[in-house]
Amino acid sequence: AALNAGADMVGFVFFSPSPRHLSLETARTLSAQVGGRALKVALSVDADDALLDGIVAALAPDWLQLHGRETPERVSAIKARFGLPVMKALHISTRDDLAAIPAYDGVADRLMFDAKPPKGALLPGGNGAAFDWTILENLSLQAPWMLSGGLGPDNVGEALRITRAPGVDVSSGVERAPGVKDEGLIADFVARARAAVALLSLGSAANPA
Ligand SMILES: O=C(O)c1ccccc1N[C@@H]1O[C@H](COP(=O)(O)O)[C@@H](O)[C@H]1O
Repeated sequence: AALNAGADMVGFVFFSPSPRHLSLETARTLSAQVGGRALKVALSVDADDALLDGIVAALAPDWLQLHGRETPERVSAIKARFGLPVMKALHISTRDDLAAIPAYDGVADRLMFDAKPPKGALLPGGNGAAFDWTILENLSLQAPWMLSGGLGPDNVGEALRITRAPGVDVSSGVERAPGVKDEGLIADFVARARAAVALLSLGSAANPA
């Protein structure tokens, strides 16, 4: 569905507590369907080298998305080991959280800003939680970046208008139940993101994960 909708990137979740978690066999099968129509992104959370080895072998990802507490040193080590570009997710709730950015800017190939997980959440992302996008107004970074967290067809245009993010990522906002993607919502999300990009004369992209 994401490929048919024209997503630039498709995400594959490797985090066992998630309803979106994929086995390596399923990832291998899905990977073959992508056939170069989009970039494949492997999402992991504080994964060790052995798990990343398995993911890279099964999926042959174009990007690694690190959505845990990986330090800048760990990001560098993963980049060196796999020779793949790394996208590092950082959690934002208040302006104070922007202080974490400089240590990763120029280390990660791309940054992703996601909402802080709600209290008691089992997952560090994929919670459908948004944050105050005005925190990112006038952001100037070395690395390209993406916005995520609580996005969906109804608010992606507004999120792009406020943040002028070079890319957006969505997961639960295009689901009819946790882990169950909805083809119509995916198509709607990509169409609305692209319409906003065109209207605002922005450069890039939507990424249903
Ligand atoms: O989607 C998951 O299950 C997940 C698990 C662990 C870490 C991150 C996860 N998802 C990513 O979180 C953000 C925001 O998701 P949402 O749109 O608010 O549901 C996004 O990058 C997902 O790919």
